[in-house]
Amino acid sequence: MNSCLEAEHSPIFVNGPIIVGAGPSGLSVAACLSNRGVPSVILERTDCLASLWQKRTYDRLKLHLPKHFCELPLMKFPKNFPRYPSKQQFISYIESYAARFNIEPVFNQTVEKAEFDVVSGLWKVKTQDGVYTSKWLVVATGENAEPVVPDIPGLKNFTGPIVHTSAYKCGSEYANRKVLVVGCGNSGMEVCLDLCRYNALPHMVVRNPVHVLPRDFFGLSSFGIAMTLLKWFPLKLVDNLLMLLANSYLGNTDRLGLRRPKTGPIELKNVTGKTPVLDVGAISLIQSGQIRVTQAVKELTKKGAKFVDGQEMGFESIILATGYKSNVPDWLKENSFFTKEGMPKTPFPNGWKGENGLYTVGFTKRGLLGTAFDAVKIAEDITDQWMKSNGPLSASNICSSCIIHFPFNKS
Ligand SMILES: Cc1cc2nc3c(=O)[nH]c(=O)nc-3n(C[C@H](O)[C@H](O)[C@H](O)COP(=O)(O)OP(=O)(O)OC[C@H]3O[C@@H](n4cnc5c(N)ncnc54)[C@H](O)[C@@H]3O)c2cc1C
Ligand SMILES: NC(=O)C1=CN([C@@H]2O[C@H](COP(=O)(O)OP(=O)(O)OC[C@H]3O[C@@H](n4cnc5c(N)ncnc54)[C@H](OP(=O)(O)O)[C@@H]3O)[C@@H](O)[C@H]2O)C=CC1
Ligand SMILES: O=C(O)C(=O)Cc1c[nH]c2ccccc12
Repeated sequence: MNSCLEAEHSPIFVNGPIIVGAGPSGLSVAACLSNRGVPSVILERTDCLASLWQKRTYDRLKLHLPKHFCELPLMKFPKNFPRYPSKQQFISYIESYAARFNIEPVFNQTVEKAEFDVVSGLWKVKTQDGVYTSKWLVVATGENAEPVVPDIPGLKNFTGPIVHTSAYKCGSEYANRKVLVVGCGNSGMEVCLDLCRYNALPHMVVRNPVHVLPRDFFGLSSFGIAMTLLKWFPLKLVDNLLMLLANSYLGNTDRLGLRRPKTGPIELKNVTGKTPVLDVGAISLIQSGQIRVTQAVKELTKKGAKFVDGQEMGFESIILATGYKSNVPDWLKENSFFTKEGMPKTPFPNGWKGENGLYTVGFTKRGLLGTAFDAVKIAEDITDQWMKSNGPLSASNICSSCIIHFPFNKS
């Protein structure tokens, strides 16, 4: 981490990119740059690395793709980690990763505004404590920066607790309670599964078609099978095969109220970003009636919900498993590269680079695999430019102690 401090409370010039966000994406870019001798500064709104994983996920979470698909660039997972590392194992990997590449983000810095100044040719990045400037800005705030809280009619009338999955840790406080879980993506399914482990009575709202694949087929991951088949066969064929395997393994999920979309699971993921559910046990609990599937909610009432099929049911708690959104439009003053939803307009694999030194990492809708792809490209690109302005010897000449000093680092 290197920067030249001009004066306290005047802008801090960063001799390398400013990276916003210390999640897996921001850390990957910093690591790839550090590996090439290029300094960077990460600004992170929370007080920890990978805050999504540390603060906003439930206890029983595991990676749902095999670990080799979730590796960050330049460092493998430890050999003794299981195929699907737990959340704690993933966090410890992230901490070792940052330590290995000497990455020390500036914590408790929420980026409130970032804009390109045409006159100086620099990005001005404002946090609550001051302004940082650099030729390069790397947006690494993630696709899951903020919870989506839908405007369900009557939401305010419901008198029981309502939490988003980002605030759900475990089902211990829900024992014997009737819980409405709104949403049936991976979060909704896994929270229902967790609720059952704590003897709660989850009812899961399914309003649209959804793909469910078993996470594993006879010891092989569905994702791994799909990736291997895609090397030889066209996408549609692979998708059809996956659905055939899924139906033979899980039975007909239509009968459980889980209709399949017409587009296949991998094509749908590629085109819309909608992740198929990778089942780790919820389907069998739906089959046994421990998780009930409901239709879409028409409106919430004081003590429960009315559904579009006319049914009405009482609930003691509601859990919103309604997904996440990007927060880029809230702070990045730029209107050509990002959509109004805060995603790059250019689709994968070309969405990592914008104009005037703007980069984005981790907005590919392809999980950590996408992050690794972006990070390598961004680091190569910035290194080429940085070398031109700093000279080929600069990388080996950097003396970190003479450049680092942040007046607003509260960590
Ligand atoms: C529950 C869950 C499970 C998942 N499991 C998998 C999986 O198994 N495999 C997989 O490949 N992907 C998975 N994903 C996808 C997930 O997006 C990646 O795992 C990964 O966390 C993305 O990293 P990121 O750095 O892009 O974003 P994040 O991890 O969200 O990190 C972004 C960072 O930016 C910070 N930030 C945001 N706004 C600001 C701001 N204005 N100023 C300063 N800092 C800011 C945040 O605090 C955060 O620390 C999962 C996602 C969720 C929600
Ligand atoms: N490693 C792991 O095991 C896990 C990974 N993840 C990942 O995290 C990311 C986010 O997943 P998740 O949190 O499940 O979010 P998703 O965006 O995948 O799913 C959101 C769900 O909420 C539903 N929904 C949204 N708004 C409403 C509404 N107004 N009324 C009813 N339903 C609504 C959606 O239904 P509709 O389709 O009808 O819009 C959908 O079923 C994904 O990439 C996922 O793969 C999540 C959990 C575990
Ligand atoms: O967990 C996620 O959000 C991911 O995006 C991981 C992922 C990338 N490509 C996929 C295809 C099918 C299922 C999960 C993923």
